[in-house]
Amino acid sequence: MRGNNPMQDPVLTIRDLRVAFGPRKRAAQVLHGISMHVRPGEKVALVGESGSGKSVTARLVMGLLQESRDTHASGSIRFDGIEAVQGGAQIAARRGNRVAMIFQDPTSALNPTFKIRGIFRDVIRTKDPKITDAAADAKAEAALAEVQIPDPTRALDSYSFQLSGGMNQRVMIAMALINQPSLLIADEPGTALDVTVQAQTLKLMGDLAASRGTAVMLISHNLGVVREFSDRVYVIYRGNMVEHGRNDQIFGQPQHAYTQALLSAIPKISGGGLPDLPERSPAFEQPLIQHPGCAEPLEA
Ligand SMILES: Nc1ncnc2c1ncn2[C@@H]1O[C@H](COP(=O)(O)OP(=O)(O)OP(=O)(O)O)[C@@H](O)[C@H]1O
Repeated sequence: MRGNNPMQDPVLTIRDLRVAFGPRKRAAQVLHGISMHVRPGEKVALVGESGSGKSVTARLVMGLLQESRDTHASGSIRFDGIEAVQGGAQIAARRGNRVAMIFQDPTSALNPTFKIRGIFRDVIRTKDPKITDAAADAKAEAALAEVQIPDPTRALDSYSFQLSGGMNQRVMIAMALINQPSLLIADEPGTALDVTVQAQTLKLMGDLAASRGTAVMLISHNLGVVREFSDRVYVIYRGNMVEHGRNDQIFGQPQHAYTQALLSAIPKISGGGLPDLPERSPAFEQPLIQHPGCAEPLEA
């Protein structure tokens, strides 16, 4: 299922999100009023270079930063009809399993002191507290088979450090999707893996999410990855959303100087960084560009 129906209410709507970190008077502004939305079943990418504010956006959606006294957030994050810009853990609890997140380094995201079986049981019980061990294990095995783990029973009896990075990434995908979330946030998934394995796992994640109608918000600094994956793309630069549009628009007719610079860097597989960018370029400070064919307004 491709979630391109502009008539559907978004599952996630972010409006004018601002965040600063640090003691009040000396807080550093990291997000300067960003807006975006994700519709049911849609694959949306948030792309920008390191430090542009992608992970902060994702962590605010998950309610992971709001608890800190040094986080000052304003604007609106509506997920499944619940306002989440304030509230942190409380909000995360109310939302339960409807949003899941997978992280860049799967091996460190899985607790090394528990076998995969135990982690799966805990995750499944957040949605179904009364499920028996046997039923939870059967569910976990089926989920691991779906992500093409060759011997699911053996994987369940392993610790994360006994599995390869690629296997752990697939375990994470299976876990993230097992409770049927309406949104999966994937923060640079597989960046720690080699390029081929990363491409395969992303395709698997996209196909499984699509088959369940789960929307995906993919966070990446790599437009090459994003091109293969997403229906729509948001480009973030230093905490400002500078351009957004459908995949074909962003890759066919990028309007903003920063998007053009990111695109020109695609063939560079390693080495990092953009080519010869000025420290601050007037062209990069232009306001948001919204492609005409990309129907939905960013602001209320
Ligand atoms: N909890 C925090 N407290 C203070 N500053 C933070 C916090 N989290 C992130 N930042 C800062 O906010 C900025 C944006 O960070 P963020 O992790 O969102 O970048 P990113 O675009 O995801 O980059 P990367 O691709 O490297 O993960 C950075 O300057 C970072 O140092």
